Amino acid sequence: MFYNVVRRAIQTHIKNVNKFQIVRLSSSSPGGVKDDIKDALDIEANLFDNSMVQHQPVSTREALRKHKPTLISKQKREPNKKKDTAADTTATPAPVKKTAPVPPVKRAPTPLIKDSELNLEFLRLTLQDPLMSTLLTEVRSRKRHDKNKQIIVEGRRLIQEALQSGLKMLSLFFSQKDQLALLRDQVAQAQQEQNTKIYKVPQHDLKTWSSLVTPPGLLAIFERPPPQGLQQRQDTDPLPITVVCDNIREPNNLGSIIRTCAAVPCSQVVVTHGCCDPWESKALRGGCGGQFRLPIHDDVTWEQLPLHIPAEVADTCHVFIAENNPSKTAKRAGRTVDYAELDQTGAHNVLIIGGESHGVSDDAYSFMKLVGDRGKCVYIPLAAGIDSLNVASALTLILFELRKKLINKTND
Ligand SMILES: C[S@@+](CC[C@H](N)C(=O)[O-])C[C@H]1O[C@@H](n2cnc3c(N)ncnc32)[C@H](O)[C@@H]1O
Repeated sequence: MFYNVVRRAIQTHIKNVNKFQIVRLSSSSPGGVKDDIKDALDIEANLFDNSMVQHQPVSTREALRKHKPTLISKQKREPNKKKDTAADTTATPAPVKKTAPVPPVKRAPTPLIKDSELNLEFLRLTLQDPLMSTLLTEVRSRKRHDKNKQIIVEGRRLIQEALQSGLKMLSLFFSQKDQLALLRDQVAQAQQEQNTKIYKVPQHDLKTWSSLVTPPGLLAIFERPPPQGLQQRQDTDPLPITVVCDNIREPNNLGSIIRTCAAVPCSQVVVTHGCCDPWESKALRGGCGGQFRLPIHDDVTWEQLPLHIPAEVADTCHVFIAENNPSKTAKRAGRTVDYAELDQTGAHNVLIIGGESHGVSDDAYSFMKLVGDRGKCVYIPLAAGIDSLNVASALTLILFELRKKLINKTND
C-alpha cells in the first residue's frame, strides 16, 4: 500500500515535469526535456529502491536489540521463556555486533562518620545505595523455610524490644540523628559487642523499604531467634500451655495471638503449615515483641505436631479446640464445655484456635481424637445473631480463663 502511495506521488511529479517541459519547449533543447524525464524516472527508481530497503523484514531480535535493549537482556536471563516464533520464521538472522565490555563504574568510598556526640560510628550511604538494597532484598526474597536466619524490624520500640530480648542486631539503618539518639546506649552496646553495622540513609530509601505508610525512620536487620526461643530467663515461669494456630491467614491476628501467648505466658506457639508468616513485618508489629519472648515453631505439619508436645507429659496431655460453630461440635461428638467451666486440665494443655475464614480444620479434630476423653471443644457463649469473635479476642478470653484454672490447681 505504501508503495502505491509513493508510486502515485512520483507519477504526479513526472506529469508535472512533462507539463513544465511543454511550456519550456520553445526555450530549451529537446535533449533537455529527455534529461529531465530521465532524472524524474531515476528519482522514482531510487525512491522505490530505497523504500524496498526500508521495508525489508527486520528480525524481531534485531529490532528489540536496537530499540529495547532491556527486553533482550531479560530474554537472555529467561532462556526457557517461549520466543515469538511467528516473527522469527520471517526473520533474517542479524549479525551480532561485538561491543566493548563496559568497565565497572567506580563508586566513591562510603564515608565513615565518627559522631562524637553520640559516640557512634556509622557509614553514610547515598540515595538508592546498592548496599542497602542488597542487604534488604536478601532478607525479603528468601523463601519462608530459608528465612530462619534474619528478620526486618522497624521502629524504635520494636528494635528496643528485640535488643532487650537479646537478639543480635546485624545492621541498623536510620535517616535522622535524633532518632538514633533515642536508642544510643543500646545501639552503642550492640555495635561494641555484636559488631552491628550502622548506616545513615536518605529518608526516601527508608520509605522505599518500609512496610508502613509512615516509615518510623529506623529499620534494622536482626538474627531470628531459634525455634526453641532465646535462652534468656523470663521473670514469670511459663504455664504448661501450647497454643496451636490453625490456618490463621491475617498477620495482624497472628501477631496479636503471639502477643497474648507471651503475656500469659504460654510455653510455646505452634504455627501450622497454611498460616501466614509469624516473622513478617505486620505480624511482628502485631506481636509487639511477643515473638522474641517465647518459642515459636513455624510451618509445622499436623503429622509433626506430636513431636512438639513435651514427651514426659504426652500421655496426660489435654487438647482443647476453641470452637464457635455449634453445628461442627455436634457433628463431631465429644464433649463441649463453656470456657468458664473448664475444670479438667492436664499436666500439659494444647489449645487449638481456628482460622478467620473457615474456622478449625478437620486435621485439628483428627489430632484431638488422638487423646480420646482428654479432648474437648471450648466455646464462648455469644448473643443471638453474633456467630463468632475475632480469633485473637476469643483466644485471649479462653487463655486467661485457663490460666486462672491452672494457677488455682497449683495453689490447691
Ligand atoms: C473468626 S472465628 C472463625 C469464623 C468462621 N467463619 C467459622 O464460622 O468457623 C476464628 C476462630 O476463633 C475462635 N472463636 C471465635 N469465636 C469463638 C467462640 N465464641 N467460642 C470459641 N471460639 C471462638 C475459633 O477458634 C474460630 O475458629
